[in-house]
Amino acid sequence: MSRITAKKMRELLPVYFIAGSNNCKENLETVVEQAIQGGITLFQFREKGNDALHGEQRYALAQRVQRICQENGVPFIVNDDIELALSLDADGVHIGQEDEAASLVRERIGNRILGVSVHSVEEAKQAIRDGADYLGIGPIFPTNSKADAKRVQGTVVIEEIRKQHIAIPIVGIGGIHVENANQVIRGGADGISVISAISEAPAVAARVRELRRAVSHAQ
Ligand SMILES: C=C1C=NC(C(F)(F)F)=NC1=N
Ligand SMILES: [Mg+2]
Repeated sequence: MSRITAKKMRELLPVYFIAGSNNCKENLETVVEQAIQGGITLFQFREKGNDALHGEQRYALAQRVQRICQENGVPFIVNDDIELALSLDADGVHIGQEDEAASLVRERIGNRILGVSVHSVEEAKQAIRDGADYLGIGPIFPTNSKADAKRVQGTVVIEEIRKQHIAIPIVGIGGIHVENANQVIRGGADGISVISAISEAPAVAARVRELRRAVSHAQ
């Protein structure tokens, strides 16, 4: 299988749901099923933080959620944990600047999808050289979902990357919800990634449909 094209990657980014068991009041499988009904375009399994699962329980949960994604044609991305991604034959991985070097991860995962978090134009250029298929840029707005989030940056970095005619698929992250999603797309992102806007919604599928509409109206 060859590397995903930028066009296909861009089509996966409009509403990118990221979650682990500790982001959900009820069980993660139910929330993912409902989010898929609402039309998420990509899912990232991000099981981290003080009450995250480990070992066999972690593997079993990831496997169950991966199956739900596979049954519905939604690619399954694993955050940080390359071993877990490879053992599940996940569709891809997402890594941050503090994780293993992107160039090494690219070697280990072959042609699977590689997403990299970046916070500057320089980091973006390096991630592209290392073989990233998409960039996660933020936090765009203040966020409660990531304890060690970097300084809130709005869309300035995304805008600067586009000003330099860098066309790599980009997803914004950090405090994004229905009301501010349009700013992220107008700033030059191809999609939004969200945790609590979906995982804490009273009606998950309806909220995803609202997010899909907000993104498509801004494009
Ligand atoms: C810290 C993160 C930043 N960006 C992304 C994504 F949205 F996937 F690009 N995922 C993360 N886990
Ligand atoms: Mg990380």
